[in-house]
Amino acid sequence: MEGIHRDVGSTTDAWLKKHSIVYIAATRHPFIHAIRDGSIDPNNFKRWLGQDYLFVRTFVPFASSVLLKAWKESDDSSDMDVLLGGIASLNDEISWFKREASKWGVQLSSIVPQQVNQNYCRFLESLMGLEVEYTVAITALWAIEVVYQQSFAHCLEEDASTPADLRETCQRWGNEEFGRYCSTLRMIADRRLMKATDSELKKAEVTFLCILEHEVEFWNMSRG
Ligand SMILES: Cc1ncc(CO)c(N)n1
Repeated sequence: MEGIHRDVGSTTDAWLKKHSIVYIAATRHPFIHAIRDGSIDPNNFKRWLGQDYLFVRTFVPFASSVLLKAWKESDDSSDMDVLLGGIASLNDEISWFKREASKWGVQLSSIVPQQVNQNYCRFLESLMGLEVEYTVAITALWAIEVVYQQSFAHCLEEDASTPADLRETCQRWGNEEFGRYCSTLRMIADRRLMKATDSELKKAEVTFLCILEHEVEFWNMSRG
């Protein structure tokens, strides 16, 4: 009975339903299943590690560009604090990649970005442009983070058989604090999307879909 009086869901809610096939492809990829069931080839994990390090080096300026847009365009000054917190964690993340790489014998200085990674980084670069609205950029940031959060949290569920040496990686993105950060980004995105023009809304949805597709390609690349 209560159902008929329920509020209509948020924009991101509607998109996740509408694009559930590609969302599941991005968050339940065979690469993630292989981590979760312990069947992953260490060479594939090492390939992902090296490529993701390079990706994060482009993701830092992207996240900074979203912070800049928040400062200029946001109607809520607390957005900037949320984004600054995210950027601060990226500092730890870069250090973690360096430690993890040396643990696995991956030489970060000699990693060559693969085509798929280059395409994704070029897309991120296009989102850094001043003409890209804050609403579109924050939606993209949420999408990028939530894919990793959902993917790696899946590897930490009770029935998962994630190998001990991969648990720390899964914890990085699968932990509860990161989950809360993603929920906050989603709330900011939804708040902005609610006030967005039709044109902005369309751009944000297309961007959301592009991110999901790039994420699927990134996992495909990592699997070799
Ligand atoms: C490819 C990719 N997507 C998302 C994240 C999350 O930060 C990441 N590190 N790498």
